[in-house]
Amino acid sequence: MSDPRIIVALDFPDAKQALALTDRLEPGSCRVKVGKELFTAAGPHVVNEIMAKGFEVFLDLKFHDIPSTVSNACKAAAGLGVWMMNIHALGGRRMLSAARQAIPAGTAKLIAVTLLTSMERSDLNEIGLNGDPQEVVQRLALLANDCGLDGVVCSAREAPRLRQIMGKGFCLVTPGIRPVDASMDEQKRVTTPRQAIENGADYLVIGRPITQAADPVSMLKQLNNEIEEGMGFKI
Ligand SMILES: O=C(O)c1cc(=O)[nH]c(=O)n1[C@@H]1O[C@H](COP(=O)(O)O)[C@@H](O)[C@H]1O
Repeated sequence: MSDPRIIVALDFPDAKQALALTDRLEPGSCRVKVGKELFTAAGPHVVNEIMAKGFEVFLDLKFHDIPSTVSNACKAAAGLGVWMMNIHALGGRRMLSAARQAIPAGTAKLIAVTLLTSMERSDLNEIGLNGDPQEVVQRLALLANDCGLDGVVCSAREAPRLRQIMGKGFCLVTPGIRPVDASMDEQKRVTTPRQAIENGADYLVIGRPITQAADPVSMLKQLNNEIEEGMGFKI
């Protein structure tokens, strides 16, 4: 597979468990994500070890701070040689632009988290966000685009409209992916892998449905097949 669409979320409490899984996976069949749990426990070393196995890494630390802190954190992430990193769109225009300046386009992909896939309409009012998830995500995606970011993290439910507005070059990364019959866990804005691809998502972040499967390797294969079938219908 030249451009694997699945990013396996390595949400593990230590490097040993993360590396045990990457030992069983092929870099040609997926990319991997190192997030807050694994990075806090194991640090940059585990990122280097995973990259040394040939995997492209999405460093998911969702930076959200004052512009100088975020731009310096992004530089440090780029220094690790990761393929993709994210910051939080709610950090606003100045933070997003500072990050973009720190990470020139064409190096690591810099994307903005819009609204977490664990949130639904009823969560928005409480934190002072007006509109439904589609509107909020759209507003933040337009802001990210305006600041020159490479794309956003959103749910695949919002992807069709974003693809329509942003065109093909804007990268849509979608967590909240659940095969039919899988447990939702805390995810609220969810689609199946095939639906996500058909909706225009570029990359699908999938954690527990793969990492907690009895056989993660065959589950990944099954989900890749499902995505392959959906590619012909991708927006
Ligand atoms: O930025 C992310 O990757 C992210 C954004 C978001 O809105 N929702 C979301 O679930 N994620 C991440 O995607 C992964 C989803 O994992 P599962 O729910 O186990 O498939 C987790 O590592 C989350 O941290």
